[in-house]
Amino acid sequence: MVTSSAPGKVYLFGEHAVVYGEPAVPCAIERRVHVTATEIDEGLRIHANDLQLDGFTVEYSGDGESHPDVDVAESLVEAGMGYVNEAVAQARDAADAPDAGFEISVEGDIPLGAGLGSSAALVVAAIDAATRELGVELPASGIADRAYQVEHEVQDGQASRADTFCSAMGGAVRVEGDDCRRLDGIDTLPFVIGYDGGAGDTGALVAGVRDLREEYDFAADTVATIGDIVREGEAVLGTGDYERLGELMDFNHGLLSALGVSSRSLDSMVWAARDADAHGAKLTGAGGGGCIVALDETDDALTALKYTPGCEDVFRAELDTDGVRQE
Ligand SMILES: Nc1ncnc2c1ncn2[C@@H]1O[C@H](COP(=O)(O)OP(=O)(O)O)[C@@H](O)[C@H]1O
Ligand SMILES: C[C@@](O)(CCOP(=O)(O)O)CC(=O)O
Ligand SMILES: [Mg+2]
Repeated sequence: MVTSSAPGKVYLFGEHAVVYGEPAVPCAIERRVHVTATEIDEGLRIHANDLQLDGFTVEYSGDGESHPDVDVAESLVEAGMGYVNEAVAQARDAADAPDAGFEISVEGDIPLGAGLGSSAALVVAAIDAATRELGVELPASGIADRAYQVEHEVQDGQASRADTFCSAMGGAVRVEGDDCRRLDGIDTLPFVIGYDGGAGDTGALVAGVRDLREEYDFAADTVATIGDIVREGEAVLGTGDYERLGELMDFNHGLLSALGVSSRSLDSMVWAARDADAHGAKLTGAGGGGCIVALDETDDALTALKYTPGCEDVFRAELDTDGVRQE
């Protein structure tokens, strides 16, 4: 039996634009998903306590069919376990063990679908645990690549390398197409996260931006302008100029809102943080609901968000310089 964990992430800049080859800077945070993998004779049995369903267990028989032992919507089973199923397939491939059976259990403290990269952390940790259980130790970069293939598959091609590379490597990273690298010299960033208790459907939200880009040239220009913000922002990173970083985060949020991926609750939390003198605030991840990220060394934004209607939880999230690891 092996347990591995991987961090969630926030986007300092660049979500959605990164899907179209613009750069992005995701940053790993100290919230993790833990996955335990135990080899069994055959098939795949998954225990996922975080899908807000007590005793939620799914058994995949060899034919890839799912047989949940609780009565849940097939779509939830498929969506929720598609990531684990494909991650296990990657592990079987990496270990050249096509018939290996697994019992997988998942525990996490990352809200699901909230823009904090729970899917990427789940996939990265699952690949690491399952491959180690089969006696194979992949480098973090190899796990990142396989995890990207999983997200790309499960999200119908609507995924970039950003989330999975960041979760595998830890720290602040820069992703532009297939060019993925860790940004050294950045040890801390004062993130405050507001969570509205909601979730966005990453695949659908990404598809919505894709449709807009195809419909309007100015939407494509908007995506390209996000790329300009990222290039400006990466020059500031590491200088400690949080005022300028925050200004660019605000600008990035405005463009994401123009692309239709913000929401009333995300905007309300963003403005509450800004009105409390945060350096900047923006939605993080696919949007549609979930989390915002603010830059604030004080507790003013954190306090303001606590009293913002629609904000269900608020917490400080330190940069996590560790990526995927065996526990
Ligand atoms: N702890 C978990 N247990 C089971 N499934 C999970 C877990 N964390 C994430 N998932 C899967 O990932 C999906 C959320 O991924 P996504 O929509 O990309 O949002 P995000 O990556 O922002 O959290 C969930 O709907 C579920 O299918
Ligand atoms: C919208 C996108 O840029 C980030 C998705 O982030 P999350 O899965 O909502 O945490 C898609 C991607 O890059 O895979
Ligand atoms: Mg995701």
